[in-house]
Amino acid sequence: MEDRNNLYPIFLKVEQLNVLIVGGGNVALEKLNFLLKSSPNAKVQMIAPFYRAETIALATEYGVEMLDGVYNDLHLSNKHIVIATTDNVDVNIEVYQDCKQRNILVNVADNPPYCDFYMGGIVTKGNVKIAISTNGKSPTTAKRLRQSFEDVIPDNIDDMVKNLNIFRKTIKGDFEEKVETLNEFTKGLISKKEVHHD
Ligand SMILES: C[C@@]1(CC(=O)O)c2cc3[nH]c(cc4nc(cc5[nH]c(cc(n2)[C@H]1CCC(=O)O)[C@@](C)(CC(=O)O)[C@@H]5CCC(=O)O)C(CC(=O)O)=C4CCC(=O)O)c(CCC(=O)O)c3CC(=O)O
Ligand SMILES: NC(=O)C1=CN([C@@H]2O[C@H](COP(=O)(O)OP(=O)(O)OC[C@H]3O[C@@H](n4cnc5c(N)ncnc54)[C@H](O)[C@@H]3O)[C@@H](O)[C@H]2O)C=CC1
Repeated sequence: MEDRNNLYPIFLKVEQLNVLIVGGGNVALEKLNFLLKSSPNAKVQMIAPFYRAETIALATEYGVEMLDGVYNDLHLSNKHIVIATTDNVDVNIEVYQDCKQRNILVNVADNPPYCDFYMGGIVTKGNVKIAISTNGKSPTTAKRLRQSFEDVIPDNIDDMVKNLNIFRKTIKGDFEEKVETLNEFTKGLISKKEVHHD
């Protein structure tokens, strides 16, 4: 059978979840950077014996707590999501196993089999957000797609969201009638060449 991405994307309210990043080097910086770019309000803690200068600068700017020391399972207390980025494979796998034991979602950044979830390429335009994954096959493709969507999605897409949000509150009728009205009202937005029924 042909390859197919069966991952299920969800949009997490990371301001009400506790995220731990184990490690403070290049990979930690990359993951923190994209997390904060999408979700500046994310609640993040880090644990590492050594932090790179750029990591310290970014973490400080966003109020990310940087604990000093080596990882142990006490650091998992109260955590919902953990990202392991150390340069020590055994430590990363230990983090993975500790998380599995506690049903905490875990991502070992450079080791796909040890990931419950992947970080994606992310485009944000106002209230609109698009997340991109290549099923872990090519992060560079995810990055390039992210860049091209950032270019082609108009900045004023959020105007449509806001206007339709106001409009949907004014529509009378039951749920089915509302769906019908909104679909009728917006059908000109999609290409005339293709006929969609939804
Ligand atoms: C599986 C996954 C797990 C995870 O980390 O969550 C993973 C794993 C690995 N990344 C590797 C390398 C690179 N990663 C990037 C960039 C990004 N990587 C991201 C996600 C993911 N990376 C998850 C899958 C996502 C999906 O499903 O598509 C992005 C989208 C989001 C983010 O990082 O937050 C972010 C772009 C953000 C943006 O720009 O928008 C670049 C490109 C660059 O930096 O220019 C390179 C170098 C080039 C290359 O290899 O492609 C390696 C090889 C390491 C080695 O060779 O040693 C592995 C390990 C492996 O594949 O075995
Ligand atoms: N640099 C890169 O862009 C990429 C690196 N990798 C791999 O990812 C791993 C990490 O790479 P980098 O981030 O560049 O390394 P790095 O040397 O910049 O950072 C490693 C971090 O892990 C921390 N650490 C080590 N042992 C720890 C422990 N017991 N508990 C908590 N923190 C601990 C260190 O203090 C440091 O902050 C390496 O194995 C590397 O081969 C994979 C893909 C890309």
